Amino acid sequence: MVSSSSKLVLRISDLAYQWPGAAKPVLRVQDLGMTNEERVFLRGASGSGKSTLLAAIAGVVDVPAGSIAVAGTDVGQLKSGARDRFRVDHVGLIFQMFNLIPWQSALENVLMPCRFSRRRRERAGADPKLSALRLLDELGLSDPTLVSALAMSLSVGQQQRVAAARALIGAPDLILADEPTSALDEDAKTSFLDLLKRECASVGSALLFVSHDRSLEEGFDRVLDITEVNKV
Ligand SMILES: Nc1ncnc2c1ncn2[C@@H]1O[C@H](COP(=O)(O)OP(=O)(O)OP(=O)(O)O)[C@@H](O)[C@H]1O
Repeated sequence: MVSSSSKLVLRISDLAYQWPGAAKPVLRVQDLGMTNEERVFLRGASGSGKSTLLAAIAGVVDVPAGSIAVAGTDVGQLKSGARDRFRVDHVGLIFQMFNLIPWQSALENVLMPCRFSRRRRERAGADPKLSALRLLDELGLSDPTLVSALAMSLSVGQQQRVAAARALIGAPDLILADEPTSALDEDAKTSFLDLLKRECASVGSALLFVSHDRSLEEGFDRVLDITEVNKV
């Protein structure tokens, strides 16, 4: 139900996707919507298409059939340069491959969206660096040595948290998170998830969080099994 203060951030209609060379489609999603007020947990078996769905929403793969509207824009209609700009303006990604820039520091990586997107910079507060440091601190990375360390010198769990801070900075409309807690210990997992949900709620970013780990479902506004939405 869309309340008067909520806005539709994601609307997928009649999406079909088949990997090049595959014998059959991996995704058939007739209708999926999310508002800015929703933190959604998407679960499903390995190989069921969860990561492919996130890649399609992020515009990382080309979707020939159907439409994926993010913040009212059909990402499939954008040419590649415009799609990249749109993504950095409106979407925060925490993917399995974190895509951090290895030779830049943790802090520089977090600030990256603000360098490429005026919208993210303007939404990151008067001093984006302070916002970046606050996010890193809340994610347990307050040690100045870690903040200034090159991304490639960080542990996988630390890199996951840097990727989360980078996704959150500048309040994008939609955050896509693909198994973002896989390298974290139990305590770090809980505080990471709490922060992610709290930050998204406070700035009004929708969160689509993908995981097999059903112990993480609690506290999400909606839990979806991929088989409810993917009718291949
Ligand atoms: N780059 C790719 N090229 C070709 N096929 C792919 C590619 N990525 C995924 N697939 C195929 O698409 C199907 C769905 O994979 P996907 O990674 O989306 O599943 P998943 O639900 O995210 O799995 P997991 O939970 O194991 O990460 C699989 O059969 C996989 O082999």
